[in-house]
Amino acid sequence: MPLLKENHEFWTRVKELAQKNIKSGAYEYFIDPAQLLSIENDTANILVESSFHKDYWRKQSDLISTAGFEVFGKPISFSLYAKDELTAPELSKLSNDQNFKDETEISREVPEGLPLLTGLNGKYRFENFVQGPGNRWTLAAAVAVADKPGDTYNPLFIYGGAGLGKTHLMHAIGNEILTDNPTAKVKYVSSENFVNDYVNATRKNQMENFENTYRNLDLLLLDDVQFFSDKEGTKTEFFNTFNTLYEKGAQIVLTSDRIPQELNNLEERLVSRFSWGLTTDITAPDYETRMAILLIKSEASALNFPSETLSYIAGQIDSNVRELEGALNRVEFVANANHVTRVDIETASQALRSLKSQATQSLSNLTIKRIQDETARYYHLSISDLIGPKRPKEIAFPRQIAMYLVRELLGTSLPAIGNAFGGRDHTTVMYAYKQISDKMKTDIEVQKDIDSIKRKFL
Ligand SMILES: Nc1ncnc2c1ncn2[C@@H]1O[C@H](COP(=O)(O)OP(=O)(O)OP(=O)(O)O)[C@@H](O)[C@H]1O
Repeated sequence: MPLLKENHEFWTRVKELAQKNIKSGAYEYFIDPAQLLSIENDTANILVESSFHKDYWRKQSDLISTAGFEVFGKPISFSLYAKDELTAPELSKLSNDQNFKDETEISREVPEGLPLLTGLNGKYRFENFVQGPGNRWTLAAAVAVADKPGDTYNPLFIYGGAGLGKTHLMHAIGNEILTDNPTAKVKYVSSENFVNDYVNATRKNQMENFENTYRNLDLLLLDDVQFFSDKEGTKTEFFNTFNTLYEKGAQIVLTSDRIPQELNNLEERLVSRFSWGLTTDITAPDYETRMAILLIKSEASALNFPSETLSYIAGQIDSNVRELEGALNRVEFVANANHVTRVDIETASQALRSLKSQATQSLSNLTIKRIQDETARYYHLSISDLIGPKRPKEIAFPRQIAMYLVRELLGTSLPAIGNAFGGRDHTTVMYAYKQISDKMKTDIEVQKDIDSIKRKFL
């Protein structure tokens, strides 16, 4: 069996070749979502979204054979599996059998050989960002920055409400710059992780590494600066990092839920620097934009969504794109459960009605204990482990998930959550909540875990 590293190289090469040779829309739709399951007996086993995707992939034997020769030095054939042709157990078996997982996170080597994780999620691109009146200028600014980093608007400061695409645009800038210049040193980081990296570096006496990573970047993407710690050391470090990057012409992009002047956690001298470049906002999408977003997202589904159904969903959710996506997923879930392939308004309204009423009804019976029980069961832990003092990762992470769910679903205060989890301090809960909120934006596994646990309550 080939080494996993080689499989990864092979799959990356297939995608690179596809990106060069196939129009970006078709690439996003047919190629990008496919997964390499394994390579056995010189055959690549590839999982695609539907039988329709399979037809497209059949014509791509050149990609596979070229990448096969480049990486393994021999011809590689391929077998295709379509999700909509498999039963749920077959799909789950195939996915569990896989000896290789496609990674969405792009990792690059910096020239000196130090590993630099970009933190970027390859699925967020300009190509799949829908333009509308609420984001037009910000999108234009982001594209301009990606075109001439460090030159046009520096820093670029994007602000706006939850789930409106700020993080998406940040990743799109990073992905675009890396596509143009694969050796560019790019890093996406949430403000909290920047602070964590700094604190760890000081604790482990590794400030030189920290500075090498952050002060040599070509592009720093810093998300959610409203959550930046107000501790003196970290603020000074950020100030110095900002100045070093700015002076050497590196591009800085920041996001926040508010305008720079309202960032009380940061010093005036730093906030005033944010205004040196361009400050631009994103507002809620109008009906047409919501329709366009639903159209794009529903195209990736094996189901048929007539436009009146999409229009119905667009009319129900009007202020947050993340919720809009969630509503579409819910409708798809209910349609699948009812074995419906053409999703009519009736099915959509049933799904959304049940989403709303179930949410209110079952949430009114929901307790912290129930969330702890379900989370512990999901991760195969005992309740005493979940709320006890143990700190290994396989316990600490589910504990953070449970705290996040209590906060999200019940709105319980941070100190009360701390109490319910073995008398922990409210800052520990705050940290847990932030960690999981951040992961929810980019980590598909975490999104799936949360979704699966939440479903137990509905
Ligand atoms: N205009 C758009 N076109 C396509 N997808 C969009 C658009 N706006 C938002 N989305 C999608 O909505 C989801 C939420 O967006 P994102 O995480 O970028 O929001 P955000 O503004 O950073 O939210 P938060 O402030 O909560 O972090 C993502 O899946 C993103 O791809």
